[in-house]
Amino acid sequence: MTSYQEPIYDVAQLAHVEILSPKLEQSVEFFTRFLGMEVTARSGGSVYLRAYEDFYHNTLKITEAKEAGVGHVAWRASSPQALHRRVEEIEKTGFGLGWIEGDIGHGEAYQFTAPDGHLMEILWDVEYYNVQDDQRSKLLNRPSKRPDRGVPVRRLDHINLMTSNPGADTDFMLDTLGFRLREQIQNNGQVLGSWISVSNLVHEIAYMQEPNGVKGKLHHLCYWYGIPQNLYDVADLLKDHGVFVEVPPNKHGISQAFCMYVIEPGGNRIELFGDAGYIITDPAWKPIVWDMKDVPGNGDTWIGTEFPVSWWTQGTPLTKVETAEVVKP
Ligand SMILES: O=C/C=C/C=C(\O)C(=O)O
Ligand SMILES: [Fe+2]
Repeated sequence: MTSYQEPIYDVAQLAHVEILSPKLEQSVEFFTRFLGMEVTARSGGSVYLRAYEDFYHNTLKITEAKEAGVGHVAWRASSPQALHRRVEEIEKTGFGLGWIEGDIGHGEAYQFTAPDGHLMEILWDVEYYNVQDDQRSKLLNRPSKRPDRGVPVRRLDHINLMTSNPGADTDFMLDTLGFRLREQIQNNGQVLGSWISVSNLVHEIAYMQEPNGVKGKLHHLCYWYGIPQNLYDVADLLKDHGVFVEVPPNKHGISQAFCMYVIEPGGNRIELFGDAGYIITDPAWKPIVWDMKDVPGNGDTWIGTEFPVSWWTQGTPLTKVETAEVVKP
């Protein structure tokens, strides 16, 4: 049995994500007023936020920029030793950029790019949110009271990146960081989408084919409610306040999550999870592979309306390619 390839449990979770917005304050208002998130710091052109069941100082950083998109994705290692083991592996790939001191809410981090150019970092030292007494929840297993505004999301869930080469990014995350492949969309052997995780969720990160080969885009960032009814509540609220609901409440085939998608004022797609779908506990999980022909109406939407073409073709920054072939991957 010694030849068995053991899983690598060095990466523990998605720690935080930075998104870029050309309308910083309107984006901040979307997350605070409608999704009940809290601003925990402001510095330079960035605002740091958390959901009320996020234990860390922040899980979202929004930075002012000319165009919408993803700034960076941060992973927390499972120990200081694991952090250094992963840094060694990242350096062997040539994608390493080096150590930074840290940022508001976390200590030193090792930065790198994944093959398609998405900036990432891996860290250990995090700052736990220091809840003020008047904010403390009576429920001892969450840091702060449920907010009294909007329909408050509970925690960060996952990120979905658009890439010119989902296969290369998937291989990098599996081989270098120990992610496990959970579900995949293939078309004649070409990888069009991957759902990968380091936990028993179906994904902390997903990759999807950018139809025009544009690199480094964001598809969506997802926060979690865990309660399907909350999607109908927040859809009702957002629609009345002029936020575009791109995909109404809907059950995914892939991940079986109950979801919906909206476009926040800065232009980034935000997914909201009613529930996160099925849980994986099998250490030898065999990836589920979908053929592209079986996806529409099943993988993307098990129950609900068909996804609009925009969902398959547009991430942020928006593709300027006028002749963008509007093709489903
Ligand atoms: O076919 C597409 C399925 C997409 C699933 C997700 O984006 C998700 O689970 O977040
Ligand atoms: Fe998603």
